[in-house]
Amino acid sequence: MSEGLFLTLEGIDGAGKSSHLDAMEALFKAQGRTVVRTREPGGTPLAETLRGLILEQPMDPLTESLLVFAARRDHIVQVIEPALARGDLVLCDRFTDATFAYQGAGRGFDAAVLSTLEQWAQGGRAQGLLQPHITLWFDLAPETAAERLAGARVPDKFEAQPVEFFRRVALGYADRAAADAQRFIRIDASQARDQVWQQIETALVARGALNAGTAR
Ligand SMILES: Nc1ncnc2c1ncn2[C@@H]1O[C@H](COP(=O)(O)OP(=O)(O)O)[C@@H](O)[C@H]1O
Ligand SMILES: Cc1cn([C@H]2C[C@H](O)[C@@H](COP(=O)(O)OP(=O)(O)O)O2)c(=O)[nH]c1=O
Repeated sequence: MSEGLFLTLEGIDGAGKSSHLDAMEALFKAQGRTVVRTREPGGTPLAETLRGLILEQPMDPLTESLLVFAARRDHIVQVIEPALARGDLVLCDRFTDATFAYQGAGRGFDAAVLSTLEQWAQGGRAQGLLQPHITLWFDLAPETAAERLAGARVPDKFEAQPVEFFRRVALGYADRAAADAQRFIRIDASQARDQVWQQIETALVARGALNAGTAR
């Protein structure tokens, strides 16, 4: 059995993450991996219920952070840890970097409190804090993301925020990436879809997560 691999996708809304998830899942499966495709907030019935509240209800940033981490804790216990223990590949649309970027940098909430919540939700394991092995960071100018999203879908609470909010979120992601350069792979998401895909494939091969010589 191969080791479990925890892979996350991050970036501001409209950066283009979701556009590549199906192909990533298919490629990993074609290489013989069992893939658990999931997302945050969400991934369990309880966490999906909390997602609905987080994305639709106005609330203060501490309430929002507590709900995000409550959803995450349930997701970790019910889905992520069992999958990694089985040796599966967990392909997760967003994780804790999004909390530091959105609640921390975006909403200006105290990063030290977020770090404490992170310890509570992701700690308590013999192997230390649960963190993704690889994070693909889709880096895109907030103005470009807003143009791409305009008319594409009905905006939720976060997507309805002004571009200044996403400038702060983008800076939050850049800080997270700088602080953990080993884990983060920066994807230049301003490129055309096929080129973005090429970057993803090349990076995953370079990190040993994919075998070389595959095509979509
Ligand atoms: N490389 C790209 N170039 C132009 N438009 C893109 C690109 N990737 C995705 N899009 C479009 O941008 C919008 C947001 O993409 P999406 O994958 O939903 O982003 P995210 O999941 O990061 O919010 C969608 O309308 C999508 O079709
Ligand atoms: C995981 C997470 C997401 N979010 C936000 C970011 C996104 O705006 C939203 C949901 O993300 P996402 O699933 O990317 O939205 P969509 O399905 O519309 O593409 O939740 C936080 O604010 N904090 C978090 O910890």
